[in-house]
Amino acid sequence: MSSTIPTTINFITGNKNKLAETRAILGDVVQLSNQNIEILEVQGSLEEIARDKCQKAAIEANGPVLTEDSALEFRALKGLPGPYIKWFYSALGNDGLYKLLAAYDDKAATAVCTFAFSAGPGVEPRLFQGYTEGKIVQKRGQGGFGFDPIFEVDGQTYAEMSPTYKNTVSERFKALEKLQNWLRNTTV
Ligand SMILES: O=P(O)(O)OP(=O)(O)OP(=O)(O)OC[C@H]1O[C@@H](n2cnc3c(O)ncnc32)[C@H](O)[C@@H]1O
Ligand SMILES: [Mg+2]
Repeated sequence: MSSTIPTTINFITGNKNKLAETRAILGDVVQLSNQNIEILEVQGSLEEIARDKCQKAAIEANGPVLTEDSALEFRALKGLPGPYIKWFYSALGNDGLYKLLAAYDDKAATAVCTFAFSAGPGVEPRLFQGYTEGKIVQKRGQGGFGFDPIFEVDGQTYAEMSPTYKNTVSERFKALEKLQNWLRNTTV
């Protein structure tokens, strides 16, 4: 059986931190090229958003593509901001995100990473998701990017962890483990 999986995968993202972290996690196993195609993201569940973005990216790139969507779900807010974390983060910053939970004792949050792969235009995307449980705290630490300073896992915020350690506990690592397993089991 022949496979449609290329050895180098075209990762469509405009987020340099996401790209660097994904490359660091995959190491030499899977090579990533990168294209930044601005895709208008729809509203909906994070799975719907991820599928739609990947389908549009495959059409734009006219070939196989990998896309990724990050979400941060606050339990007290019934899962919000969820896939809309980008907009909340850019409007409120980490201090504002922390303050959103001021009225609640429950500071639990789940970081969700959803990779989507489509073999080409019109080919249904396959999703690979990773989840990491944590809590929202006042910002601490100098490393990382985005919401890393306020997302604490086992006593350390992502921004306090070494990048290498973050890449063993993060939702991105867990999602990429699933992607790698699938690539490994897909006949070449
Ligand atoms: O081009 P794409 O891949 O869509 O890149 P993006 O930056 O628009 O990405 P998203 O739409 O998935 O938005 C995710 C938001 O969450 C942030 N984020 C993503 N991964 C993160 C991580 O590991 N730690 C902290 N913040 C993260 C990121 O900075 C964005 O503000
Ligand atoms: Mg985006």
